[in-house]
Amino acid sequence: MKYDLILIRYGELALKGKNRSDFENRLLENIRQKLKPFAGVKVKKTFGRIFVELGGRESEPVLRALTEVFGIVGISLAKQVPSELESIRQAAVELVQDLDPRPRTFKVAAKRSDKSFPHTSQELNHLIGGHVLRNTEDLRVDVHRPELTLKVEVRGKYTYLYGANLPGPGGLPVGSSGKVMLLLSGGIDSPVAGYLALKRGGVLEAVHFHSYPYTSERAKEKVVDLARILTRFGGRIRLHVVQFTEIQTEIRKHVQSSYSITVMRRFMLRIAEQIARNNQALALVTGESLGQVASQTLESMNVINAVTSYPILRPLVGMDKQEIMTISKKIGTYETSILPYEDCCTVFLPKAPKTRPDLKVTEEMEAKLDVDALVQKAVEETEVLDLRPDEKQEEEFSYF
Ligand SMILES: Nc1ncnc2c1ncn2[C@@H]1O[C@H](COP(=O)(O)OP(=O)(O)OP(=O)(O)O)[C@@H](O)[C@H]1O
Repeated sequence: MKYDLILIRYGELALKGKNRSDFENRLLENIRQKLKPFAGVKVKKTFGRIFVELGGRESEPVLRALTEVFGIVGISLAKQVPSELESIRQAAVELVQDLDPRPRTFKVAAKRSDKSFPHTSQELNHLIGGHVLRNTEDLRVDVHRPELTLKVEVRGKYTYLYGANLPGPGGLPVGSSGKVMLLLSGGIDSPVAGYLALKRGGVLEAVHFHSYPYTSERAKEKVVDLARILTRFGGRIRLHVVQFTEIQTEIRKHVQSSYSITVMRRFMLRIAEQIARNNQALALVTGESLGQVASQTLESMNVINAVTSYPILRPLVGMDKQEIMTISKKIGTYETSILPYEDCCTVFLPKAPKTRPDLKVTEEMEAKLDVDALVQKAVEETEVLDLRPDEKQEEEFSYF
């Protein structure tokens, strides 16, 4: 069926005053950016609400795009008809009959902001409801717990009828929480961590450690693909690719193998912090959760974390693998994450990594390396890729 409008519902309930208008303006801007590929579609803020005017376009792809804009709590499809009883009634029947599955019970909730309209809200409920009942089979009125509440708003020249309600992705509009730097590997977890950071309003940049030629160009391409998928939710993402080969070679030469992962992670954090500072990102984000692998025991985290006082967000810390995989499938990163390209950590993985490394021992081992110079060089030689949403994707991929 043809809809004319989409009503966007949003709201972190606690938001008030200036925070609220910042939230709304940011959301409005993000929706506009997201819907840019859809020529003719207009996004407007009126009556304290956000509307998308479809301008004759199919609603389906626009809806799909909106389910990727954080800050949207719900999406309602609407029809706009002249404020005249017969048109309103006809639109009501169409809206109800177009729902899949068809509701078995319904009620009409009419409101008129325009008192010059010749029927009161109560009268309208009956006039519209009765008409829908007469023209639809297997439908009853239930005023207490209806499956469908058909909202009708008479606003001057036009009347709006709201049919299907869909859930939005929730969260905060991207950009409302400042910038964060994601440590992005080619695995399942870190893209999900990035998605969750975006969901809380963070602007995302990402850093990836690459060990060419030990890891292939295709391993790097895989990470570029993952970051590009995240642009669906976050808009533009800058990906910093760090050449990690020299550092790993040094570690292999000088550090006892059971400590190599610990030392390698400490280098990653030092470099990521530096890149974050250089790019005004205020926190690091990783895909770590608790206790999965040797480097993710609390003892390891302590020793690894000791190199930085920068905030490190770990959005997955309380999740198990199954929950993480469910999100990764939902957001479309899973299929790419499981492609079998080697990661720099796995290439250099020792047979028996320490699960409880000692800080003093770690520092003694690192003393054999010129840590500052290695970090400096890696930061300077970092390659930056500027990734933007691929407009073609809009038509091809469904987040549901
Ligand atoms: N090559 C890399 N480049 C950037 N960050 C990395 C890299 N390898 C690991 N990380 C970061 O360290 C975190 C922990 O990595 P680790 O390999 O221990 O765990 P994981 O559970 O396999 O994570 P993932 O599934 O994200 O690879 C990752 O989630 C990621 O944030």
